[in-house]
Amino acid sequence: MTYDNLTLHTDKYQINMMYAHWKQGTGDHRSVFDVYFRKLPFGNGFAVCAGLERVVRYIQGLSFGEEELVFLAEQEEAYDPAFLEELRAFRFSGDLYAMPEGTLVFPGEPIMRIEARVFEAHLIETAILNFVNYQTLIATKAARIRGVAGEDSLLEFGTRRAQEGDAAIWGARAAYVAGFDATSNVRAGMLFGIPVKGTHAHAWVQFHDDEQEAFDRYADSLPDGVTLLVDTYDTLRKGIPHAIATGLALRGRGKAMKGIRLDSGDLAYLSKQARRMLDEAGLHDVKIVASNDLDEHIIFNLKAQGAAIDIWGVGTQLITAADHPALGGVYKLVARERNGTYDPVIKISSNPEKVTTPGIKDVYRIMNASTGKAEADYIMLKDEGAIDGTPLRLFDPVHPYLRKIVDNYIAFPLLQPVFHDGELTYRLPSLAEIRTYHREQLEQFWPEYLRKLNPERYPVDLSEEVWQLKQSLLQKHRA
Ligand SMILES: Nc1ncnc2c1ncn2[C@@H]1O[C@H](COP(=O)(O)OP(=O)(O)OP(=O)(O)O)[C@@H](O)[C@H]1O
Ligand SMILES: O=P(O)(O)OC[C@H]1O[C@H](OP(=O)(O)OP(=O)(O)O)[C@H](O)[C@@H]1O
Ligand SMILES: O=C(O)c1cccnc1
Repeated sequence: MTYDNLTLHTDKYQINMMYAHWKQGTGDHRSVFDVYFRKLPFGNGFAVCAGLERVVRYIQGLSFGEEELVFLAEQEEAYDPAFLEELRAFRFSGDLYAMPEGTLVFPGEPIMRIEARVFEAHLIETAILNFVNYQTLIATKAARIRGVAGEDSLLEFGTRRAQEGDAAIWGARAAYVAGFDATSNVRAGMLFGIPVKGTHAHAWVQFHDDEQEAFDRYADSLPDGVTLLVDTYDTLRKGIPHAIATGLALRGRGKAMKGIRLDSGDLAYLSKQARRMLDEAGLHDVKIVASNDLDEHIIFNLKAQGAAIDIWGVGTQLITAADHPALGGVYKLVARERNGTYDPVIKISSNPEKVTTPGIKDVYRIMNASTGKAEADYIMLKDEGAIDGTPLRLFDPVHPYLRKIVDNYIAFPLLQPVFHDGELTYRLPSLAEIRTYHREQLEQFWPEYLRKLNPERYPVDLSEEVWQLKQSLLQKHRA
């Protein structure tokens, strides 16, 4: 069995729709799908777009091999063998537009747009949502943690508690995109070039009869700069004094202990005591690492309590997005080809936020030219052409009475061409570039949108044309 072919990483209904299109002779009709989410996770004011690199590699790797075709042939649908032969020749030949990873994104705006034969566009929905929803969710959680940690170091420790292996790896990457400094996962380090860091487990201390001996042996074995875990027996009376003894002995030999790690108890109290004890011993450079079910709320509280913590190890709460475990991103048909032209289509719902926005659309970030800050995101039809600098009338599609005119602005297109006719035309940026871009993105927003608690809602507005199109399709379907 091969585990690395992701072509069947899709829901069966996609294959069945592909089959029905094949039977009906409609598979070649082009279709346009938008990827977007409706609700921000964690009560945050923004999300951090992530997942594009994974999507690109997935699309490039699409191929129905013998194993996939034999498996499909065994299904209860009894697919026509000629359909399976069509799948054997499958490759993605469409266009993909996407927001770069690290972009701040908001509800209701397309973060990807797929223009492809409907036959192809169906296959890739499930995997794209799977990758983008998870990675965007974890990057957003990581951004919240970075937002409270200030300049402190953040280590991603989540692998053992992640929802299986891929989540650990891609979650580590998403956390790094949004400002974590390192991961404990060695494979994530190898695959993506993320710095890898580690201390040691309680088992190292438990394995020895004596904590002091455990610390000394660990420090002897590893090169300069160990971090010792001090809470196995009694943090203040044993762990820290033993670590100090190891640190002083190392210093006598020209080496240095880099840190101690606290993993239980009152982290504010213990860190302050630890700092005092280390300083009294002259070990001013030794850093204090804390872990134990940390998240942005606890880190924020610990900092408010004056905790003397320099480095935060964050696992479970980050990698599982424990307080908001799924992002509800969707993949919706917005236009379909008929007789060589595109018809916009809509999906109606009694909930106005769930009515889709029809048509082939671009998204612009409208930046105030004098402040350099983002004013709103503006969604317009591709057919409207580029924004020309004339005053823009912005209004909220769900609350249309919220209107304003902007004139002195610069408009940045957010959706970048990634695939054209199935060929990759986009240079995937390095992780370092993505991190820098993400930091620059944060600087473009007023703090009101970035705060962790009850942030202001950032406007995502529709052009007059998009709005009119939506209204006309609503009316058509009501009639
Ligand atoms: N001063 C503090 N203020 C707020 N939260 C804290 C403080 N110190 C620790 N915490 C958090 O409180 C929780 C304590 O959990 P718990 O009681 O299970 O741990 P513990 O007492 O350290 O015991 P264990 O040995 O089982 O880890 C953790 O999430 C920890 O990060
Ligand atoms: O608390 P998290 O944010 O999830 O961070 C990861 C946790 O994983 C380890 O504990 P574990 O009990 O698994 O191993 P240990 O024996 O090394 O403490 C580590 O000590 C952290 O407490
Ligand atoms: O290196 C560490 O201290 C570490 C790694 C994984 C999980 N918990 C802690």
